[in-house]
Amino acid sequence: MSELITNIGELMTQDQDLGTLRDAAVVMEGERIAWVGPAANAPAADTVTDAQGRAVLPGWVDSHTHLVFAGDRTAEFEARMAGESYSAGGIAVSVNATRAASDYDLTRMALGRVAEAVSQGTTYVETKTGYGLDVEHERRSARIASTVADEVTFLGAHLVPAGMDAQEYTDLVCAEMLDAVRPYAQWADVFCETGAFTPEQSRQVLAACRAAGLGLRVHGNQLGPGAGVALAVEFGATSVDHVNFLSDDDVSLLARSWSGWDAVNGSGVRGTVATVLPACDLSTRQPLAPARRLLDAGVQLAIASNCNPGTSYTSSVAFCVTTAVLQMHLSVHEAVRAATYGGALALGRESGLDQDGKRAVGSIAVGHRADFHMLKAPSATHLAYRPGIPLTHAVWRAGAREV
Ligand SMILES: N=CN[C@@H](CCC(=O)O)C(=O)O
Ligand SMILES: [Zn+2]
Repeated sequence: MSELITNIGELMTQDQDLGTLRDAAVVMEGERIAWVGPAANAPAADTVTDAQGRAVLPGWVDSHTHLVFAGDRTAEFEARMAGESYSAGGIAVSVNATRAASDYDLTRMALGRVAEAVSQGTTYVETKTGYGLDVEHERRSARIASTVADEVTFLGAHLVPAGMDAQEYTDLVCAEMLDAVRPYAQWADVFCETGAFTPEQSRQVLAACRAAGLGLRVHGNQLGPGAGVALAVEFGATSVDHVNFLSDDDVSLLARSWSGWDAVNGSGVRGTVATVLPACDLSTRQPLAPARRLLDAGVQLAIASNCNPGTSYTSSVAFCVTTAVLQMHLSVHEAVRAATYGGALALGRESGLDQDGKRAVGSIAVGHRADFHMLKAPSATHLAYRPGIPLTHAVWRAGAREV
């Protein structure tokens, strides 16, 4: 079955060659994009959707979420709005509730959060463990995550659970817990921060997870200056996330990690993506991550929701894009790019061979996965021009109409 979407007012492909097209059309065949070009030249297809001049973008690629959790942290949020500062300690509240929840409830709630994200234009989702924090519950979180999300990250190193010695727990993460989650996860992450894991413990986690064949990510420089970025670059992590407190050295380390990358062709030696999390920055009242400075330095950028019960209880990537434009001084094109192509780059999924069964996501080009986000608006600019307005009109995920 093929489907043609025609009469697209603005098609922001985020593909280097195709750029942004007016009066455009796309054709999908099954889960694959089969044709992209001017509407006037579009081939026939089995079904036709008339976009009536609306804008179409790649679906959002949300490369940083924590969707497998139970419990409520409204009280912590209220306290923060009354002036208390965020500390990682609230994670323990979610751990207790998550351990107490049934498999059925955890799965149902995580699926509900994915559905909420898809209804707002997200078509590819990473999610993390990290509210289990013992071998049994981390395994369970990873298993459930693998049934609801496209990519799974092991975040056993999220917080040292109460009553455990930090080194003893780190050793557990690096051995038995890692073995338990390994069948379900593609990635490993560590929260390298005062109050979470020290640089030495983080190094131990990254080394063990790399040896186990997992790709690496780091939560770094969120609550203050620290070693997270330097460690991420040293270990060749695919992404370092948060990056609120960066020294000049951190920025140049990240920029240098991309010196072998051809940004025009999207090829070469990849560096470490800086993933900024605007909704989290607002909810924790942290200084906004310096996205403009990072882009200007030549760092590849991703924007993600960081949907989680503590610091960012939203799955709205559109909200993050709006904030990135209005508050972080990105152009609409840069912000949309960071939330589509950038998210794909942060998951190593920005390119893919037509024949390998794993299609590229995050940009619109022939052979890529047919993930489209049609707006109730004639251009992507409306995402920032009309903040807070739900602008999702239709969503196709791997060629299937979801909204
Ligand atoms: N920084 C660490 N982890 C989460 C927050 C976890 C929580 O407070 O529940 C984050 O990405 O912000
Ligand atoms: Zn996070």
